Amino acid sequence: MQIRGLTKSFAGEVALWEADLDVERSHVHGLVGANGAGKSTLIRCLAGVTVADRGEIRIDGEELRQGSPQASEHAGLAFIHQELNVIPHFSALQNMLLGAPKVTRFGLIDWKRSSVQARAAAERIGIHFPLETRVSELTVAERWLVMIAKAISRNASMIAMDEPTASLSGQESEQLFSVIRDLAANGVAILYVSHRLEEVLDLCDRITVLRDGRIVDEAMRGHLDKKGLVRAIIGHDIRSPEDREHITVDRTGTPILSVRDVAWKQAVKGVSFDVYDGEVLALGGLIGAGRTELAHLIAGVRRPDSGRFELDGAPYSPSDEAGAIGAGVALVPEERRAQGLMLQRSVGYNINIASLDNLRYVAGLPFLSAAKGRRQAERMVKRLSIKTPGTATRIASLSGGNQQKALIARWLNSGIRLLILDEPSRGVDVGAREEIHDAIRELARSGVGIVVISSDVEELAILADRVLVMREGRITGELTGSDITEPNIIELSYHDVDSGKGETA
Ligand SMILES: Nc1ncnc2c1ncn2[C@@H]1O[C@H](COP(=O)(O)OP(=O)(O)OP(=O)(O)O)[C@@H](O)[C@H]1O
Repeated sequence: MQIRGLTKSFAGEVALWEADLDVERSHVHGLVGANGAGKSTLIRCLAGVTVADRGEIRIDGEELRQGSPQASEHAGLAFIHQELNVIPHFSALQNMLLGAPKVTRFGLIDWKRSSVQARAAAERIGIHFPLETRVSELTVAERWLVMIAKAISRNASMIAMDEPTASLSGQESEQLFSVIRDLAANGVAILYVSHRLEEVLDLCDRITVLRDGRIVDEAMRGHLDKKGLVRAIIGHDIRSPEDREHITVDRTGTPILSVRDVAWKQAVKGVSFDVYDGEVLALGGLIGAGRTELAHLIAGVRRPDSGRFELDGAPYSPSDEAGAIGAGVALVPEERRAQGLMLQRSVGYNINIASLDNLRYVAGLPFLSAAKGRRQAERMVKRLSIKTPGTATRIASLSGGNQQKALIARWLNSGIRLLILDEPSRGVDVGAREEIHDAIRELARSGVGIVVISSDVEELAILADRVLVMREGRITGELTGSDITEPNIIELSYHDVDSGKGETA
């Protein structure tokens, strides 16, 4: 595939500028860049959902008709997005057949032939579960395999993947990589978009770096290391886990939050811990260990079956999320688009909605102060380098990572007591990740209780003062300071609480 001079602006703002790119068969081609650099815009042009202002795309020498998803699919391009486009209550097979090309001479879908092709594709990439399984019963990793099989059942010559490992464990990621390598070895071109730079360096044969809509670097495997890649993406270096300072937290007073013997269904099995003033407490472990469920219980999304909470030494039992927020406990969820953002509203509105500081009282009645709100939102946009034309811009038009930053900004000035962040840096670039970490740490040092859930061990090592590792609904161990290392976390993630022994992964 050849891309030449691809250019796209939105309301005068350049999203992609004169992009030239060759994506070759049998190659895994990494596409990286900061939030808002133009990666999705490029992919959307290829997918036919955005029409470029100018430039051309050629597939095997033939020019692609832009603006038509059908033309893109017909040309052999397939796209798998992070928010997997699946219908959960349909089976894997039904999902694979959705939108199947019409192949009979009457213009109808040839179900039989499509099913045979789908099953062959599933076998080819080593799917071992029955294709009759409902997608809602599959893990995220298995859903990715279904979507990949769907693409190859339609003879895709190029598959673009957007952050495939964002919700996968290390082991699942490795399995996916071996499928990707195998596809490339069989002549498929893979366009791989990710903010996880280690895996990009490990997996990709060639890497293209976008910055502010322009291609600023392109390198073959082995010609770029992580430091060089970070510099190409954000223009400067970032701190490594070794550079961080460990502080001593006083854990003798009344904790901000106490969790005692909390249980919910099979997901959380009698968990107890405390969160102290000044510390960043993290929950580590494998996906499915019960961390998100625990966060939901603390934040009032669900009610525990048993156990209790205390906030600043007083009983705390929120009946719902609003009750939790009222008591000063907020959650930045994992699924931010679905659960956190008001996509129709502006950046400023989304940032300010939780801030009581913006209320002015006139004759005893509360009013939102527009000017104060705007100034505060502008401060936050600057502090977290949120890429947006202004605070009045609709948040839906921001790139995914910038939406995430706005959601975090919402709580930074809100005067809350405890903030829970579920995978705070998923989908954000390396530079933004550092800015978010600084903001979280500052919040903790200012006396707000912080609980962070992260599956990214490096993130835990950089950010957390204390890590509680969970497995199958229980806490299997606690790590502090320089003991927060990848091997220690992995060991505890596989630790069997009942037998007191670690299991081999
Ligand atoms: N529909 C739209 N309307 C207005 N601006 C848009 C639209 N889509 C994208 N943009 C802007 O184009 C720029 C590039 O965005 P894009 O989504 O391509 O970035 P990205 O590299 O995919 O970022 P991320 O890593 O955060 O997903 C951003 O400044 C974004 O705000």
